[in-house]
Amino acid sequence: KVKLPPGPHGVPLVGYLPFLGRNIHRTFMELANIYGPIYKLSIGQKLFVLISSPTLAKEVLRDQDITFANRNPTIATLAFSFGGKDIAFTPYGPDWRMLRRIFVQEMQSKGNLDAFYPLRRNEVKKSVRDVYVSSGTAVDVGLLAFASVINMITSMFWGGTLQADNGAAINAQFRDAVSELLVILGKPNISDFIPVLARFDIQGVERDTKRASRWIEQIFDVVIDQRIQTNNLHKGQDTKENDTNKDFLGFLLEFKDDDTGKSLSRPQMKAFLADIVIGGTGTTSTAFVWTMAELMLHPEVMKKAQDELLEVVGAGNVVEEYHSHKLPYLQAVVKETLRLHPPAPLLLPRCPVETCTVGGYTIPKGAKVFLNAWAMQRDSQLWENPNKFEPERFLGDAKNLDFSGKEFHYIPFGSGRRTCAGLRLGERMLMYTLSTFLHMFYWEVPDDQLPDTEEKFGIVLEKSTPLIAIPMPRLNNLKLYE
Ligand code: HEM
Repeated sequence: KVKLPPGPHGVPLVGYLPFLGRNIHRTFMELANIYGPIYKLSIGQKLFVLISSPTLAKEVLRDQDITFANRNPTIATLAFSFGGKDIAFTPYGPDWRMLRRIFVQEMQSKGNLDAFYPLRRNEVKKSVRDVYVSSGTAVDVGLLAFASVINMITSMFWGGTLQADNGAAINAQFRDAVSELLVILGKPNISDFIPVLARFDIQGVERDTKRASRWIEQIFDVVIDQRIQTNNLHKGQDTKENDTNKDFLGFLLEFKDDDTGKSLSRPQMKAFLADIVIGGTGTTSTAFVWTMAELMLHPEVMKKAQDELLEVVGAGNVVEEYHSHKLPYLQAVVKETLRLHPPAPLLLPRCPVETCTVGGYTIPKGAKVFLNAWAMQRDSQLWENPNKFEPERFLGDAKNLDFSGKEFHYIPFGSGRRTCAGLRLGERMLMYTLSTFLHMFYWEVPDDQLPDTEEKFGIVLEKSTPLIAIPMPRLNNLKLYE
C-alpha cells in the first residue's frame, strides 16, 4: 500500500518552485517544522523527499545504504562530469567502486598523502609570501583560500608534469575556468525540474556549463598529452621523469585494476580530475572562510587557537602538517564551524534504485532524496545552544564526534558508502592552511566592522558577502615569511 510522506501543495506545473526562496536549506527546515522530519515536495515534474532527523537519516544512510547509493545528476553536473563518469555521479557498481578505490584507498593512503606534502607545503608557503606582502592592507580571505586550495590541488595533480614556464600560465587559466564553473553550477536550472523544457535550455545553464567544461577539458588534454610524451621519452629509463607517483596524473595513467586488468579511459580520467577540483576547492575554501569569519566574531576563541599554535609550533617555527594532530582546540574550532556552516548543507542528493519505505512512508524509485545536515546540526533537541559558536562542545559532550558520519546528527561530510571521497585530503588541507595563516598572522577587522554570517546557497553554502580582513605578521623572525 503506497503511503507517500506528507507535504505542502504547490501551484500547477511548477509545484513548490516559486516558494523555495534563496536559501533553500532554511526553507526546508521551516517546512520540516510543519510537516515533520520526512516530507515530500513536488517541484515541476520531480518528486523531492526531505529528511531531517538522525533516526531517518540512519535508515537511508546505513540501513538502506545500497538502495540509496545512487545520485540523480542535474543537467549541469552531467555536462561537467563527462556524462557522469566521475566518482560523484557514476552509478553505484563496479566502475564507481574502482574510481573510489583509486582515489580513497590508493591516492589518499597515508603514504601517498605524506609523499605529496612537499607540494602542498610549497603552495601554502607561496600564499604566506603573498599575504605578507599585503600586511596592513585589506585582504579578501575568500580569494586567498580559493587560490591556496586550488594551487595545492593542481600541484598534486600535475605539478610533477608541467614545466615551470608553461605551468604557471596553465594553472592561472585553470583557476579562472574553475571559478567560472563553480558559479554556473550554483544556479538552479528550471530544465532540471521540468524536463520537457530541457531542450530549450531557457537560462543557458547547459550551454554555459559546456563552455566552461570545454575550457577545462582542453587544459586536461594538454597536460595529459604532455605527461604521455614525457613518459614515452623516458620509457625504460630509471629517471626522475619516470617517477609515476610524483603526481596524481602519473598515478591515473599508470593505473590497472588488479582484478579486471582495466585501465582508465581518457573521459574517466578527465571526469576524475574534474570531480576532485569541483568537489575539493569550493568546499574546502568555503570552510576556511567560515572558520575565519567565526574566529573574527569571537576574538576569545581566536586567541585560544593562536595560543595553542604558539605552544605547539613555537614562535620560531612555521607550521607543518603533522602539527594538526597536536591541535585539539583548533580541531574543535573546525568541527564547530562545519556544524554551523556545512559547505554541502543538503549533502549530495541520493536516489533510490527501487521503491522503498523510510519512516513508514513510501519513497518511489527515482525520487530525489535530500538529507538536511544543516537542519540536524542546528536542531535544539540535539544540540545545546544550537545557533551559538562554541568549539568547547567538541571538547566536552560531543568530543567523540568526528567526520566519519557514524553519528547521524553530525554529518558535514555525509555518511555511508557515498560519504565524501576527499575527506582525508580535505581535512588535511583545511587544518594545514588554517593553522598556518593563524600562526603566521594576526587578523583584524577593517574599520571595526565585524563580519556578518549571511549565507548564500549554491554549489556550496558560501558566506554571502566577502570576508575582508587585515593581516599583520605575528612572528618576530621575518625570515619565516620568505
Ligand atoms: C571541507 C571540505 C569538504 C566537505 C565539507 C565535503 C562534503 C561532501 C559531502 C557532504 C559529500 C556528499 C556525501 C554523501 O552523499 O553522503 C561529498 C562527496 C564528495 N566529495 Fe567532498 N567535501 C569536502 C572536500 C572534498 C575534497 C577535498 C574532495 C576531493 C579532493 C572531495 C571530493 C568529493 C567527491 C568525489 C564526492 C562524491 C563521493 C561519491 O559519490 O562517492 N570533497 N563531499
